[in-house]
Amino acid sequence: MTKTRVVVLVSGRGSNMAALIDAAAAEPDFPAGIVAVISNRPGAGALTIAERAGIATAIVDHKAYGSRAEFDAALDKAIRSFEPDLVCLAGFMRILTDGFIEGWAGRLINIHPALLPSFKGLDTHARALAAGVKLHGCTVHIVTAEMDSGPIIAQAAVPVLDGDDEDALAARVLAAEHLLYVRALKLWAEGRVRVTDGKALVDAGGDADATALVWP
Ligand SMILES: Nc1nc2c(c(=O)[nH]1)N[C@@H](CN(C=O)c1ccc(C(=O)N[C@@H](CCC(=O)O)C(=O)O)cc1)CN2
Ligand SMILES: NCC(=O)N[C@@H]1O[C@H](COP(=O)([O-])[O-])[C@@H](O)[C@H]1O
Repeated sequence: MTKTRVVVLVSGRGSNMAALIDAAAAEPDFPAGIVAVISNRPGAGALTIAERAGIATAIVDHKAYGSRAEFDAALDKAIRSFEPDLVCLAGFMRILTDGFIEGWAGRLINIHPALLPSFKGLDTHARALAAGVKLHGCTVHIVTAEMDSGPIIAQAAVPVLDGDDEDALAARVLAAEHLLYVRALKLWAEGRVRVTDGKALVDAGGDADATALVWP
């Protein structure tokens, strides 16, 4: 079986990246392999995790470039050097240019810590608490030029509990993210995700909770 070659883009601690690395390493039949991790921040903890797992790493420091377009061009070149089939954003905190995204149309996915289309952008947990929602969660979606608006592959709902602060809610959502991203990557790598008319059609293959994982 030819595995889907995946490059993961990171900016920080890398727990979602680690979940993907661990799943690919733990399951011999997992349909994807992480071939490289690239960070826009030199000190990202994710780089240490990837190196310890024996995975190639690279740094493309956004501060070293005069414009977003120049950074994106350097990032694109670094990604293509690893010849991936798919690029996974995992806590990657840079807005990507339209030109970059056009070059990876349908092959660039992201995990967002909210139930899109609610709470696009940053600080999602604080905003969810401020809004008084009782259900929060996370989404894996295809990345498009419009921020956090691409076709949704999978979502996990997470309850907001009485007394939750931002850290407690973020931790509960993060645990669901780790499960959801592995499921979504498996669905994509197995060819079960098809984008039509701006929507992702997902064949869950009888695994009813594959795309609608509700956190107990
Ligand atoms: N064109 C797109 N680029 C990115 C998308 C997307 O959907 N379309 N998803 C984001 C991920 N993301 C939320 O999920 C996100 C990341 C970063 C930002 C942001 O405002 N970044 C700032 C810098 C922040 C920092 O360095 O700490 C910026 O780029 O100026 C918003 C949303 C990834 N990119
Ligand atoms: N808008 C993008 C965004 O906020 N992404 C979020 O950053 C965190 C990274 O954690 P990690 O580095 O431990 O995976 C994750 O919660 C991810 O959903």
